[in-house]
Amino acid sequence: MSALLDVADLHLAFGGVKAVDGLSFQVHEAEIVSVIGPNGAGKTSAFNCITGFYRATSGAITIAGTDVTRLRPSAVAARGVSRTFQNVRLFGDLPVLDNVRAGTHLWLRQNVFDALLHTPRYRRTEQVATDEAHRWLDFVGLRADRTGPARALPYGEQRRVEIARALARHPKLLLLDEPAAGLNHNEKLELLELIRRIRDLGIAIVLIEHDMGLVMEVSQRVVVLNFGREIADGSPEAVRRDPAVIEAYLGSDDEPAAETGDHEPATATGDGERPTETRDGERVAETGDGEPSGEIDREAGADA
Ligand SMILES: Nc1ncnc2c1ncn2[C@@H]1O[C@H](COP(=O)(O)OP(=O)(O)OP(=O)(O)O)[C@@H](O)[C@H]1O
Repeated sequence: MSALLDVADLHLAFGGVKAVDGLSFQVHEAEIVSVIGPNGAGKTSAFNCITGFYRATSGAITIAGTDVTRLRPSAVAARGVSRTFQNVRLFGDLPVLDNVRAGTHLWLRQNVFDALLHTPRYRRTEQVATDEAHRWLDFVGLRADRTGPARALPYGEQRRVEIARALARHPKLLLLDEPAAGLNHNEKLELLELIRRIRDLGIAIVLIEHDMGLVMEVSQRVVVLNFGREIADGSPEAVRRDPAVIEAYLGSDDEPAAETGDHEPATATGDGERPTETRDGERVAETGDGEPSGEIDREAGADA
């Protein structure tokens, strides 16, 4: 089966920093693949190259056989790639519903004259956009009010809205950048189930995630990065036992992870963690010590 996403020998440098250093991996239709690695390993940089936010230094990115390496984000999106961000990016002052309606504009063609004259065609497409937005908000299980401003929603609900907006674009491939960051235990379990339901729609998912419980439970394959390089690509079980992966997370005797600055070990499931500011000003979950546990603690139950 030919790949939906083909990343081939991707390189991205910021001056002397090799953020992505020869990354190659493939994702097939309706597959769930996680990209993991210590902080600063190059995961978000790779996402930014795939979605056209960054221009790769070299290498090729193909979506369903089309080379998108040099395309702008809007052109990549038009080829069926949707994403969410590490720090939720909604239009905070706009109503929740309008945030998701915005996702439909990629495929719902509207003519400026129809909009100005409020023609029947314009009213029809507006209704389609509204119906679609409700459909995806139902799908992600949004419980909160849809008419109020997005910024008024609790953090976990904002994350759902962002996923609903990405789905409203009708993607073939959905990239989720740390979707569990800042979620409590129950929200993480709901996210796990949501990711599977999205896959069941035939959509392929690539997930950047520090929560190893979630990664190990939901992924069919796991790609591991360290210092921009791919050090493993395999089943969750194989990756968890891979000595190179264990070393990347825990550090060797010579170079303990605790002493490697940016490259902190990723955390196992930490309930109730909420985003904090990082060096980039991005909101990410706080990381704690500990090797990938590979289990979501279903017994822990209670929200923090
Ligand atoms: N815009 C930028 N300008 C300069 N350096 C950058 C930029 N974006 C990322 N980097 C550097 O590239 C490397 C990879 O960063 P990236 O954010 O892709 O890692 P990551 O694996 O997503 O990390 P995290 O898990 O902390 O989000 C880091 O050394 C980072 O400091």
